[in-house]
Amino acid sequence: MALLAAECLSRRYGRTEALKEASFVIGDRRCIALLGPNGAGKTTTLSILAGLLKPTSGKLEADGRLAADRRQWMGFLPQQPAFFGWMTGFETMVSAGQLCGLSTHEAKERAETLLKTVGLRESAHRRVSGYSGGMKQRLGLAQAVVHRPRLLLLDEPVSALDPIGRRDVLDMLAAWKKEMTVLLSTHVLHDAEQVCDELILMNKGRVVMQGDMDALRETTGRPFLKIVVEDDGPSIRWLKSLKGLPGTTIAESGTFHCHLMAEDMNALRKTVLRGALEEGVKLQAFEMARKSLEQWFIEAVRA
Ligand SMILES: Nc1ncnc2c1ncn2[C@@H]1O[C@H](COP(=O)(O)OP(=O)(O)OP(=O)(O)O)[C@@H](O)[C@H]1O
Repeated sequence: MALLAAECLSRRYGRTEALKEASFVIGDRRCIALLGPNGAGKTTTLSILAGLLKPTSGKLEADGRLAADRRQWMGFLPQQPAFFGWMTGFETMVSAGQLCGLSTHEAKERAETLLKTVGLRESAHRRVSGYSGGMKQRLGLAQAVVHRPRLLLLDEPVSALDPIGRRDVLDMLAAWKKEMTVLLSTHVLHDAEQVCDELILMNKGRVVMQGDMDALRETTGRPFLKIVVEDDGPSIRWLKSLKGLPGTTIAESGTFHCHLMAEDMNALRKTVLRGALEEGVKLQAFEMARKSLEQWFIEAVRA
């Protein structure tokens, strides 16, 4: 079931088209990565979903059973969360809870629990002006879930954190995604892979694809036979002749190399190797390989 569906969202800033007819669906209880390189349009998308920015055109449709005021069921952590520096972390949390409709008692309870969860218990009664960037990001994260939202929007939630902080936050998200939908933007594929079930890939303001992380891993992770030959006429001619092999797909090719795929990779390996030996081909490389998600990402955003 969809919590939220975006249909042909576009957004201009003067002459810049930050978002171009982006359509995607946010399912319930999913952890989704909004992935893309710098300037892809991730922050613009999240700001529109959070209701902080209006799209130039297009529409957003929320599940009809949810309150019309999105703030009641949505939590948002912006890229650079802003706080009142004179407040303590605890006071910040309590006032955020009260603003979201919690009673003072409940807001205090939530503040205590969440500050502990995000690793700020020791600093709870220190002024936020003395917090480091990483501590502010942790406080922002706690603040975004104070009212137990159905949808949590996070803009680069781990960018200011050290490796241990990154791990902590990714673990927290893994636990929270059982109770709510999490949509987090990142340009780090590795972080997305750690915790997300799904990804929306953006590039230059467009949604390039939306899909399941496991399905993507399976498609990109399909094995191929990598063959490289030396700069030798007969070997290069033999390499070209592989294009005609029945039941075989050429995934990539160049003068000296090609990547072959087939349903039965073992049979393909035997056939090609036999042929190479018979023809006296000067092989430089002959190996089974798999494309990593990282390679797929780089190719997708370069296209
Ligand atoms: N307030 C603004 N005024 C003018 N142009 C803007 C504004 N905000 C964003 N842009 C432009 O819109 C495009 C998309 O920006 P956006 O911040 O949404 O991308 P992003 O994917 O979040 O990037 P990053 O990973 O660097 O944070 C960029 O070309 C950016 O320069």
